[in-house]
Amino acid sequence: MKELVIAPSILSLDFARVEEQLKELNSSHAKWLHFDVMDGHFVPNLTFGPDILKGFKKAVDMVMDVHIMVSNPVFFADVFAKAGADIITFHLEAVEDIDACIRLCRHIRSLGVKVGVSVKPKTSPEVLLPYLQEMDMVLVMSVEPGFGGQSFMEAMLDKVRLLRKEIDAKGYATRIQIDGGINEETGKLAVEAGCDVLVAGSYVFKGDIHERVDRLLWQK
Ligand SMILES: O=C(CO)[C@@H](O)[C@H](O)COP(=O)(O)O
Repeated sequence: MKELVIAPSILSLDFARVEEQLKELNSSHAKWLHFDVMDGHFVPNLTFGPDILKGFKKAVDMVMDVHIMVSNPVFFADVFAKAGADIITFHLEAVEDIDACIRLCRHIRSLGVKVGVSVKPKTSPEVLLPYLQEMDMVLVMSVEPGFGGQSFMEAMLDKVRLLRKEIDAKGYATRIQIDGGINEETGKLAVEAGCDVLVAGSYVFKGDIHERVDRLLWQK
């Protein structure tokens, strides 16, 4: 398993205090910044465009982890790769089938960007198992995508265990990320199940950023 990474989700950032909060994030132990991109169609919410990513990239020295919750992932992947994303995660449910999923993984890698594939709570990741070497990350959603502040779905940890078993058995470098309802307690359960990237929105931003990131990082 790789070193644990904390990826604060900017969905919960206080946009009246952007500069201050970005400075705090940049000097915290969080190495990644998680961008929730929503199109108002794949999910019932609308968020950030590429210019926000470009601006934030100038303000922080962090990995730009872009999660596109969109119905047209090919279009958004190109736009966010051009804007400077380091990793782009799209939804399995947004592509036609597993062949289209693998084609998009290869396309994103061909742009020099790492790729992740995400599954919503009702989707099994089983179809991904034979293709994990095509992905740098699998994102297990532990809430229905769309909004921050929801409760963690503990049943999603079975998906994490399944993925961890396969990744370790094959010796792949694929990371497992979890997103939704992560706090000290749920983060610990997720790490024990095999996650190596924790996305956290409300938990990080509704307290002291440095302290909250450290609590997630060192709760093992
Ligand atoms: O992608 C999403 C929601 O769709 C998440 O990234 C949330 O932003 C996480 O927020 P919390 O559940 O941690 O508040």
